[in-house]
Amino acid sequence: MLPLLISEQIREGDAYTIANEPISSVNLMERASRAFVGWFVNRFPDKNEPITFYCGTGNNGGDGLAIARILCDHHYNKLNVVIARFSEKSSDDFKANYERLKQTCVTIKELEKGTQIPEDNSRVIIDALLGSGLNKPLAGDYARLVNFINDLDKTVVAVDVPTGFFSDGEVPQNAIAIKAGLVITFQQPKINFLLPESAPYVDCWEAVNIGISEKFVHSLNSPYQFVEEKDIRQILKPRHHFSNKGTYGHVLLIAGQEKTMGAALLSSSAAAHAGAGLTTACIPESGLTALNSYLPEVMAITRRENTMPQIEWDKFSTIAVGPGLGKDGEALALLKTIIKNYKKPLVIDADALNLLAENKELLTMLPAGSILTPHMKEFDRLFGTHSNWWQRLQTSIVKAKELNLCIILKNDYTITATPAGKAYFNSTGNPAMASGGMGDVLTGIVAALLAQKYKPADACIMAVYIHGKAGDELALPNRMNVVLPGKLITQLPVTMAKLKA
Ligand SMILES: NC(=O)C1=CN([C@@H]2O[C@H](COP(=O)(O)OP(=O)(O)OC[C@H]3O[C@@H](n4cnc5c(N)ncnc54)[C@H](OP(=O)(O)O)[C@@H]3O)[C@@H](O)[C@H]2O)[C@@H](O)CC1
Ligand SMILES: Nc1ncnc2c1ncn2[C@@H]1O[C@H](COP(=O)(O)OP(=O)(O)O)[C@@H](O)[C@H]1O
Ligand SMILES: [K+]
Repeated sequence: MLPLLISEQIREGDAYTIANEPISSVNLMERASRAFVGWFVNRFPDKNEPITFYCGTGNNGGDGLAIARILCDHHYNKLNVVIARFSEKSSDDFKANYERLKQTCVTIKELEKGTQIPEDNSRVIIDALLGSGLNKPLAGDYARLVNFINDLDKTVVAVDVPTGFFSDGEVPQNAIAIKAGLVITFQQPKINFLLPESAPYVDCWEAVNIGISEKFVHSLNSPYQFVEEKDIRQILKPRHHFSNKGTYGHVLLIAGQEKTMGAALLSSSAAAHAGAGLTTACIPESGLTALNSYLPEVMAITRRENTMPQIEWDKFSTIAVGPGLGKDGEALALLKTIIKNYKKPLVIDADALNLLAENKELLTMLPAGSILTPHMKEFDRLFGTHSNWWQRLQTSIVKAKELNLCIILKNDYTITATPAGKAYFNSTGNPAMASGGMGDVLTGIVAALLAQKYKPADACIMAVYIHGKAGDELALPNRMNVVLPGKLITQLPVTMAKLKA
């Protein structure tokens, strides 16, 4: 896991590395700038392309000056640097890099407070005005310059953070900040890059390692973690010789109504494809033919109007409830019966979440370690409206702890909040997956992994990763616009095998 730090901790990490590696602060800046250039030259190989650097006078500006010098060493020959002298102060490492840059043939212009911004005919802009030192919204000269740069409508590459964009905490609505096509960020993605408020400012980002002390970073025990492929490879268990269907658990999916049988079919199919030894679907009687023809592997318990289905609770390793279930009185009675009779962790999705939202007392009665899988709207119905995602992130951590549940808050970079007070950001998935029924598939995968005896938090983190990875394997190489849930399901065994290879 890659721990994600807030800007104050990032500063501490820089300071610790400088003191204990040890490395001088100007050399750490040099290392960061070289890491930036390593990425930049691959993306922008044309050395004749005019590039303008806008540099502040703090350390982010110091990076900009160092990057300009290093690119000059690489024979980029149309480099212009504009220094925004909006503050009386300048950092020592800025000053050192300013002196070094003056020794090169890079053109340097100074932009004083209140003066006219010079015309810019470059093709690419490097934003090195402000970075993680941002401590208030932009105003005055900074706001004017940032608006000017955004209006140029050029390709902007931001150093570390787009100027004016807060790395963590609540992002003010309509904040004035650089709209970057690419952010090359140091050491870790900033937490707000992973939340939807970043969309106007961060088109894509790349994190480059600058050698901040891993020991120190881990010692901070950050609640925010970024899940990487190596983490999943470590948790995923192989299927052993001499194992049988009993080894991999029995999932029961309680889902579907006559007109939403698809949700039941998709979640059951996903459970079977994600490796549950046995899968049973509890569906309305009218859906039996559909189930038998679409999924001969899956067994059925049928539901009749005004009759509670007979369920042998002990038979099932896990139960998932909700996809397409509806919210009528019968669905509520069924949910209450499940909560009363089943003592192992439940997976609760879709309509079952909405029923919980309308009957909040049930939330506190769920078996410990149960898993909720809300999208944003379901989340707000459960826990109250939120005006931004930073708040939603905090609530997910608080509620997961308080209720002793895992909460999968679905999104791009889906967040899993756990009772241990952690929030895990997923790193797979893509917009081709924004298609009805995709959440039902996730529910089936989570249930299958719980049935295979993964701990609830691990089952969530893995399911979300595998779900997104299967979507990536289908959509990305073929540049597919949409991946249908049924297609994604058949990719699951392939994805899981690759992760085990
Ligand atoms: N530390 C290291 O070793 C390394 C650091 N690195 C680089 O340093 C960057 C962080 O640098 P930084 O701390 O100097 O802050 P930076 O973002 O340049 O801002 C400068 C000053 O601007 C001010 N300011 C803030 N908000 C403002 C506003 N709205 N309007 C106007 N002014 C505002 C504020 O000053 P204050 O207001 O507190 O006096 C702030 O201190 C980081 O992103 C990375 O690029 C890398 O090289 C790796 C090694
Ligand atoms: N842009 C995206 N990037 C990554 N994952 C996405 C994206 N859009 C949707 N998904 C994933 O697809 C699923 C959609 O779930 P949900 O909204 O519950 O769908 P449904 O109710 O139709 O089944 C979630 O797991 C979500 O993370
Ligand atoms: K910047």
